[in-house]
Amino acid sequence: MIKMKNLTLGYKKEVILKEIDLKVKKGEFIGIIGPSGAGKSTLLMSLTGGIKVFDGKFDVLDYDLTKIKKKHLIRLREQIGVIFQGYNLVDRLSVIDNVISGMLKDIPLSRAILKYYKEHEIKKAKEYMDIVDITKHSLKRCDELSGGQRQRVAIARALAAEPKIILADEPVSALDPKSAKKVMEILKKVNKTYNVTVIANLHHLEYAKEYCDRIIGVNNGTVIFDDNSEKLTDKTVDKIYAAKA
Ligand SMILES: Nc1ncnc2c1ncn2[C@@H]1O[C@H](COP(=O)(O)OP(=O)(O)OP(=O)(O)O)[C@@H](O)[C@H]1O
Repeated sequence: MIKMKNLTLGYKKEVILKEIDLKVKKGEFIGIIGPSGAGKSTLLMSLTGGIKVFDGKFDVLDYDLTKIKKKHLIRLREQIGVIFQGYNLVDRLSVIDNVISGMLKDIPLSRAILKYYKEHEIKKAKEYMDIVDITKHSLKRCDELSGGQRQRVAIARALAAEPKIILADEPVSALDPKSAKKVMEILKKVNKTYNVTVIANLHHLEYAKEYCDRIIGVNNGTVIFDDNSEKLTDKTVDKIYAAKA
């Protein structure tokens, strides 16, 4: 569902990622690791078509990102859920309203404004709130929740759009270890339950090793490790986190 061949990417004239070869299959759970500035976010966000392609082949969900048109870019982005470190929820709205807002492409604006939701929409929202274990707070405003709870709402909202891919850009960096583990566990549960591909940038190597099936190690704009988590040795970790030469 994702194919990069000899792909070189960047911003304006600056090359950030060089000659990347990657293939991702449906249902994988991948952690991207590497030092600050290595290009992890650029790699992750390139999948939504926002990063300039200088060279190579780049297909995501059957769209060719080297020459994608605007209307196809909108369709592609509808199929990709994105979760950020800062949650990006509407704080003054309740948990359930935030989750249902993930379905907005299927709900007319007039109904959304009146918060007039149909039974099947509420049922779906309940299913997603259950999987992230936030149902008991469904009527609370999001600004009354802890960071970990908010991140779980953000996952439920992403799920509500029924994405094929979920991208998580440092989803647990702002959380204490207990909340971070719970969020990682939920991402894994979501990945397994819906067979949705999850790709997460992770600052904490331990979380990548514990929860992800596959790890991609990036250093200075190149992929220097790409394999099952258990194949990651201490020596490779040193190489991944080595400072720029
Ligand atoms: N919008 C942008 N325009 C120009 N350069 C950018 C932009 N965003 C990132 N960069 C540059 O791209 C390089 C890689 O940044 P990126 O954010 O992808 O790294 P990262 O590995 O995710 O780092 P961190 O772990 O600190 O978030 C950096 O040199 C950064 O300055």
